[in-house]
Amino acid sequence: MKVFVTNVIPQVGVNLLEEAGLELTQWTEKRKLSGEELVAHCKGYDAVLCVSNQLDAAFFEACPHLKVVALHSVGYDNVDVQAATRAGIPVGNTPGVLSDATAETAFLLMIATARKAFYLHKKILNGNWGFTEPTADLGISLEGKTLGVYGLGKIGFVMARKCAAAYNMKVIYHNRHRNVEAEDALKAVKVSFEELLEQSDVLSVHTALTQETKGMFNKQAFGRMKPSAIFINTARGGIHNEADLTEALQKGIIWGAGLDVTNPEPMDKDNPLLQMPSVCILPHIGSATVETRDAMATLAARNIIAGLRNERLPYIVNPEVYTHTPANS
Ligand SMILES: NC(=O)c1ccc[n+]([C@@H]2O[C@H](COP(=O)([O-])OP(=O)(O)OC[C@H]3O[C@@H](n4cnc5c(N)ncnc54)[C@H](O)[C@@H]3O)[C@@H](O)[C@H]2O)c1
Ligand SMILES: O=C(O)[C@H](O)CO
Repeated sequence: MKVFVTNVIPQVGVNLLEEAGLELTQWTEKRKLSGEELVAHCKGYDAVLCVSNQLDAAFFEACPHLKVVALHSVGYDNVDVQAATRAGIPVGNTPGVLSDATAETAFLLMIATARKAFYLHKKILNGNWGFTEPTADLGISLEGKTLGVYGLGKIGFVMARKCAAAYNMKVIYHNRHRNVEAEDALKAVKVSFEELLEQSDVLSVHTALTQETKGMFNKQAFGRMKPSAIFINTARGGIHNEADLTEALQKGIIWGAGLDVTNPEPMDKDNPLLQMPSVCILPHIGSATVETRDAMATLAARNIIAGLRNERLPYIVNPEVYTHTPANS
């Protein structure tokens, strides 16, 4: 059986696939395959392991022969899940193993933003150490402040735990469902979306990007936040409106922002957000630690191996595929 891998993945994943007797081709060029190229490459393969390729209905219609698609990510907003199910293809992802690393990224963006760290680093690089006076380059203290989590799932929980432990922060959250574990362990309080906006000193986004969450953080939402608030997004850039965020920061409607995700990615190097003192931006590296990427490659390989053995994927995005009768069958 043959597996096409759209990027270079950690060796541990390669080893697992090869030990299972699978023949592997990795795409090693430092550019993303176009949709058409991906379809062309998948011909003659039984499975594909993808990083962040757009897998739309056209892809699944063109590749009904695939026995499994494994994502090297937990997020699957890049996948037309219904089209995969219609084609009878199970899709797997990598939940849980990246929660610590991604929450760590949100935490680092929160502190870096609160203390204007990226901007000050840039100033030093530009030969502008500055004159140290008591009113220069002031940040915001985090001790005892209120963290608002939008989407208190696996990553949101770890972020809340870190903030409560490190800074004694009060945790409020807005979620589709109550998170009883967070309420018990962290005394987290579930609030409405409006209350989350109005009460958070730091508002950290941890939902999936869906039709419901797309553009949730827009002019109206930023307008309800505190002028001293910090907005953190390590989930997906599509959840905030970038023009509205830029305007909110320029007009002092909110104080700062830390982003690991932007819209589009990559962000244009001339984007005004990159020049703002209380903005810190990273190039979507939320899960990028050696340990985490190894664990993600392991889960993705396990999904591929299970799929090619006609077993249920251990980490499945579309479990309904097992009860659905594909068209033309
Ligand atoms: N920056 C990165 O590199 C990186 C890494 C990992 C994950 N992510 C993103 O983080 C997201 C969250 O990952 P997770 O593992 O914590 O997922 P999760 O499913 O455990 O948590 C998401 C939470 O959001 C809630 N939610 C969903 N829709 C909602 C809505 N409309 N309103 C309120 N709450 C809603 C869910 O109920 C759930 O509790 C992923 O979908 C992915 O997009 C980014
Ligand atoms: O969803 C994820 O796992 C990360 O954003 C990587 O794409």
